[in-house]
Amino acid sequence: MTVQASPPPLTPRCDQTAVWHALQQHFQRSGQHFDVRQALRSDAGRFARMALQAPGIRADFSRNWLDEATSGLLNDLAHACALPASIEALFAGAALNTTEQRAAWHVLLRCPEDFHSGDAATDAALAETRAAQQAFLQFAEQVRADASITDVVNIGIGGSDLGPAVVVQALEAFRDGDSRKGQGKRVHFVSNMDGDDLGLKLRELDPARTLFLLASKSFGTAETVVNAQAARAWVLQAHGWTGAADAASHLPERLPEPLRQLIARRFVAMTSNGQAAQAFGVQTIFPFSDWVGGRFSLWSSIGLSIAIAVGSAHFRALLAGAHAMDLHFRHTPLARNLPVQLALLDVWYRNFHGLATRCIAPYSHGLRRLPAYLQQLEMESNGKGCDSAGQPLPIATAPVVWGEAGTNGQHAFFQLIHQGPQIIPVEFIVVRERGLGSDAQHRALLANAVAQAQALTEGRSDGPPYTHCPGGRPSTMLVLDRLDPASVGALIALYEHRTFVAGRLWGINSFDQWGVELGKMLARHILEGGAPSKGGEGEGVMAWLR
Ligand SMILES: O=P(O)(O)OC[C@H]1O[C@](O)(CO)[C@@H](O)[C@@H]1O
Repeated sequence: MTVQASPPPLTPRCDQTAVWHALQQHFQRSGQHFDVRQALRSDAGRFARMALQAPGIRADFSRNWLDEATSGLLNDLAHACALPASIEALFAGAALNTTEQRAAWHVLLRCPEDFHSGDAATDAALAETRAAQQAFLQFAEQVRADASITDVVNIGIGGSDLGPAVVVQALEAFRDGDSRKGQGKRVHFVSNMDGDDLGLKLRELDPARTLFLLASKSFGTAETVVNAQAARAWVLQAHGWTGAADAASHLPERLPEPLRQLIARRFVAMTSNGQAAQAFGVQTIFPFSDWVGGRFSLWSSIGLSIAIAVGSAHFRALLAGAHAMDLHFRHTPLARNLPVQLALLDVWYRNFHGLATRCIAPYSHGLRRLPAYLQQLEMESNGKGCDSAGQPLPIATAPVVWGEAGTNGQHAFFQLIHQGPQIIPVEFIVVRERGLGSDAQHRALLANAVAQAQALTEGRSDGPPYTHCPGGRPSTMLVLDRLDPASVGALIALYEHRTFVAGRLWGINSFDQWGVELGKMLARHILEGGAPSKGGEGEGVMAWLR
C-alpha cells in the first residue's frame, strides 16, 4: 500500500546547534580526560544511577566514558535537534525517506490487534497490514501442518535474509519438534550469489519435500533472482524436465501445465512487486507495503520463515516485544530512553572521541549472527556522507560495527581490544536465563562476559610490561532476561530505533542506500558485456577472470 505521507519535520543537524559547540568545549576541557576506572571506584552509586530499563532489556551504562555533565549536554543535544518531533514523525508515518518520498513505518507492523490510531489514513494502513499479516501467518500454519514438507529455504539477501535468519537462529529452542520425524521444518537461508551457497544446501534437500520462500521487496535483486532461477531449474530437473536449461525457458508461459503447477506449489513469494513474482511463476504471493524498508522488514511477510519455524503465536509474541520497545521509545523521557541513550553514546564516541568502530559481543549462541544483522542495519542506514538536504557532512557518521559471539571473540580479537592502541567500545549482550546447557555452563558464560567488561575497565599494571593492560576502556552491557520471542523482538526494535536516532542527529536519511545501488548498476553493466571503468585496475582484473 502506498500512503500519502506527510513531509518530515525540518530538524537541526547536531553539528549546527549551539549545544554542539558547548559539547566541543566540554570535551576539550574535561570530557577527553574522563577516567572510567576512577569514576567507578569513587562513586558507589554510579551503577545504580546509570542503569536503564526497557521492556525485556536492562542496560549498564556505568562503564562508559560518561559523567553527568556529558550526559546532560548530550540530552540537551537531542532536544536541540528536536528529536521528540522526529520520533513522532516516525510513528505518524511521515516521509522520512526523503530521497524515495516514503514513510519508514515498520512500527505499524507491530501494533497489537486492538490498537486504533484515531487517524483515518493510519487506520486504513493498519487494516491492510493486519489482513496481509493474517494471510501469511495462516499460510505458515498450513506449512507447519503439512507433513509432506520437511525443508523450507528462504532465498533473499540483505534485509530479506539477515533479519529472519537472526530471529530463526535466536529462537531455535522454540522451533518445535524434530524435522527428521516430520514434526517441524528445517529452515535454511540462501543469500550469496555464489552458487555454492544454494548448491551445498540443495545437496541435502529433496525437491519433492522442499518449499522455497522468495523474499525480495523489489523482486529484482540480482542475487535473489539468480538463486531463485537456480532453485526453479533444480525443481524442474528433478521432476523430469529435459528442456533447455536457461532461465527464460523456465518461465511459466514456456512450461507445460503440470510443471507450471509444480512451480506454483514449490515457490511462494514475499514481495512488494507481485507482478515480477507472478512472471517468475509464483502464484502464492504475500505482499507488503512500500513503506516497509528492506532492513526493517522482518516484521512483515518477509518474516514468513520465522513464522514457519516457530509458529504464528510466537511470531506475534515477537511483534509484541518489538511493540513494547516502540512504546518505551515513544513515551520515555529522553534521559531514560534506552535507544536514545545508546545513540547519544554513538555520537559522543564517534564525533568527539573519534572512535571509529564498535564491537558487538553477544554472549549467546542464539545471537551469534546479530553482529552481521547490525552491520546492515547500522552501516547501510547511517553510512552516509551527506545530509538529507544533500549537503556534504563535515562530521563522521556510522562507526564500523563488527563482532562475534562471546566467548569465541575472546579467543580471537579481544586481545587487541584489551592491549591494542586503538580504543574500541564493546557492547556485551547477555541472557540471564540459560538455554540448553547446564547451570554450570551458563554461569561460566556469564562470568566470562562480566570478566571481560571488568578487565576492559580495570586493566592490569602488575607484572612485566607485556602483561599490562591499560584499562579505562568503555563498554555497555545489555541484559536480556531470556532469549524468547518477546525479548528478541524488543532487542531488534531497540537497535532499529537507536539507528534511527543516530541518523536523525547526524541529519541523515537512514532509509535509503544509494551507495549499494552504484555497485549493482556497475555489476549489471559488466555482466551485459560493458567494459569496466577505463584507466583503473578493472580492465586488468577482468582479463584474469576471463
Ligand atoms: O528485498 P530486496 O528488494 O531483494 O532487497 C534486498 C536488500 O538489498 C538492499 O536494497 C541493498 O543491500 C537492502 O536494503 C535490501 O534489504
